[in-house]
Amino acid sequence: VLIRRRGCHTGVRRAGALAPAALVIQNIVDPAAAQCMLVENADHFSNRPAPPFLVALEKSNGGQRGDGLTSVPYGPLWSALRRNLMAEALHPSRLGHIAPLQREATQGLIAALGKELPVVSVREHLSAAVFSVVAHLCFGDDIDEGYLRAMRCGIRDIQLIAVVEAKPSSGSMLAKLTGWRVLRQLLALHARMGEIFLRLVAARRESRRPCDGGSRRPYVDSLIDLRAPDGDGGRRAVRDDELVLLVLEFLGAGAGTVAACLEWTLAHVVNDQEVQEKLSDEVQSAGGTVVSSSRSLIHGMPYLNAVVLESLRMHPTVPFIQRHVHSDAAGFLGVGGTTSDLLMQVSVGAIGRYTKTWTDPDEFRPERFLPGGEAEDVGPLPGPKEIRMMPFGTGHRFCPGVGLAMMNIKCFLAALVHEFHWKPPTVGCAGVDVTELNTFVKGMKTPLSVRLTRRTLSS
Ligand code: HEM
Repeated sequence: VLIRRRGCHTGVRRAGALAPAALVIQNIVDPAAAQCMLVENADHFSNRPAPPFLVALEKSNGGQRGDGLTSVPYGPLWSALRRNLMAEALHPSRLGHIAPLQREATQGLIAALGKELPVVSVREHLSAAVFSVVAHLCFGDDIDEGYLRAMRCGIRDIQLIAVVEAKPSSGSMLAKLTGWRVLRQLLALHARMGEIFLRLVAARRESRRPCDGGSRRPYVDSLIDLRAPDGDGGRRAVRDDELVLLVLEFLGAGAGTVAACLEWTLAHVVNDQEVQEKLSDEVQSAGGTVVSSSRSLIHGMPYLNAVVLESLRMHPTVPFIQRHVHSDAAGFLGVGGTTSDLLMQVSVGAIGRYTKTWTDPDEFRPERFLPGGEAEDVGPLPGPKEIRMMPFGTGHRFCPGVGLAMMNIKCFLAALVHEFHWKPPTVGCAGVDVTELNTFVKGMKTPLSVRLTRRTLSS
């Protein structure tokens, strides 16, 4: 298929209709094709398809559409919501002050792992620690432990069910019935989460302090104050249904992706003891206190950075990027017929392992990101001219959480490798299984189980 007006070859294939009047083009695996669409034609490729769950929510809301940042169409409301997120909760100057949150979460994580030595299943522990940081960024310092657990489990359940919901239906009666049940479960969970979020927001409204922990400003405070465009040239407050969706995606996108990336990275660190020792040496020479200074995480630890980038290249935890292209734009671009909307899906995973741009792409080799390596100039986001990897997407809708995500991954990873020696769970076992499973995020099929010993005792 050619995008004729722009002369770009997309290298995509048609996969048949997902829904009436929608032409599905899936699995774009060529980085040049992704660049052509998402960057060079970004204005046309900046909407995502609305998940069926949101459509059902709209119906149950009497036809009033509510959106989070991920689903809102590209336009003034998206712009206002995104600017608010990036200028407030995720602004680099504010992220510079999250060290106390990270330190507390890291200490809690190390203590929790320490209680289960020597063989530990790490997934739940990672998830709880990362969630705690993101939830405090969202709601401020005072969150009841019970609420934290309820939100984390509720969001995990929503993500598990959303995967079932997103699967194409065969159209049979049984499939329709299952789909309906899944949707009802999702709506019930969403309502339960909404209740908790709004209770916490109400508490915030009542006892607002200028900032928590110094210069942090909870995300919900910025949402309470935000005046978004109302579509008639005026401004309005963010409605409760929107607030719930925005909080849900902040917590969902901010925690699950990071915890999954940490699990992947630790798995490779277990399988490659040489990488682990280099990493541990770097952390050690930074004084082992990386958490207390986010600056050293960003600038002073090239090997840590390389390990995280290599992990994201191989296992981008958001495996696909989808775009819904309106039929008018499709006609303009010369893709498909003028009467069909398009659903395009870029395979982020395949781009990170594209054989024409990566040497031995299936090998975990952080050195490629170091000076002199084939990817020494590659970072978490693609530059404007070429895509080598895109774990955080690209174009107008690239991930606004990239800074926070990188910081959290590095902070936890450094602390964990500094504290423990990581080995496969059974003596003599060659390594852990790194088979992928595409769920809501791309996770490990076999949850990571490891044998841990404390470095201070073992060395
Ligand atoms: C390893 C961690 C993460 C990965 C791999 C990741 C990846 C992505 C990807 C691939 C997209 C879609 C980009 C596109 O369509 O071009 C995205 C969007 C988004 N992410 Fe992340 N993300 C991560 C962490 C975070 C964090 C920490 C937050 C915030 C707390 C966040 C919030 C969002 C939001 C709100 C969007 C939608 C942006 C928009 O539509 O304008 N993500 N992320």
